[in-house]
Amino acid sequence: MDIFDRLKATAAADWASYVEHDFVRQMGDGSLPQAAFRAYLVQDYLFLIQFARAYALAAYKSRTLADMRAAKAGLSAILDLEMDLHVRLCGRWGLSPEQLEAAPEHQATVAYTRFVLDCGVSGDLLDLHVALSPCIVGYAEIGARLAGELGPALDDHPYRDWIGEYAGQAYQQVARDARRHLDALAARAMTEARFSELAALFGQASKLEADFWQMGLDMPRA
Ligand SMILES: Cc1ncc(C[n+]2csc(CCO)c2C)c(N)n1
Repeated sequence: MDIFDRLKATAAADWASYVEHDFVRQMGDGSLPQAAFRAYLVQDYLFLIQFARAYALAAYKSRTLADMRAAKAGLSAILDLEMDLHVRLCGRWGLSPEQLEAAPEHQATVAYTRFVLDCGVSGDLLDLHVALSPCIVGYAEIGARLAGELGPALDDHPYRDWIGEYAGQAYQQVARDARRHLDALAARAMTEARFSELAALFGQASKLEADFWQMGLDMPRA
């Protein structure tokens, strides 16, 4: 059992509220309203910008070159890869770069991203990576589960690009690497006395992910 599995088991209810959220279920069965998906995509663009800052903060909080390189890889993945992918996906959903730039951040986006940043500012690198981990590993778990449930039906599915991206080998590897790095950090920096604090951070981040999905469901009706 790695540290990620321990955190997940300790915050099981919060984790389930995130990875089994209605938004995810509706995305899987194709019943998710397109307006909800679009609202989510816009906020996810704003989310990724803040996430890039969190990786920059991880570089600042690093004491070893290996940790700094891991932070740099996370930042590069967003700036050189993830953002382009996201803007292209948004384009296929009729959202222009100008629309993305002009959108105001929703409270749920502010709450989640600033929570993660504060974990890093007020804590150490382990706190920051624990707060980041639900989002990196959770999307890999959700993508793989939905792709597995759909099988060949994925080819003809309204949300195939999103599911295919997170179920794909490249993202699954990103999540495995993040997990391994977290485990190495914990082996170096964690005491058992600290575990319950970290599990609380992990649970809070998972709840904020669930709120992010809920925002997607609620926004088009707001
Ligand atoms: C709300 C929300 N949570 C998690 C992710 C997944 N994710 C977080 S950072 C990143 C780039 C990986 O290097 C990816 C794919 C997301 N996009 N939006």
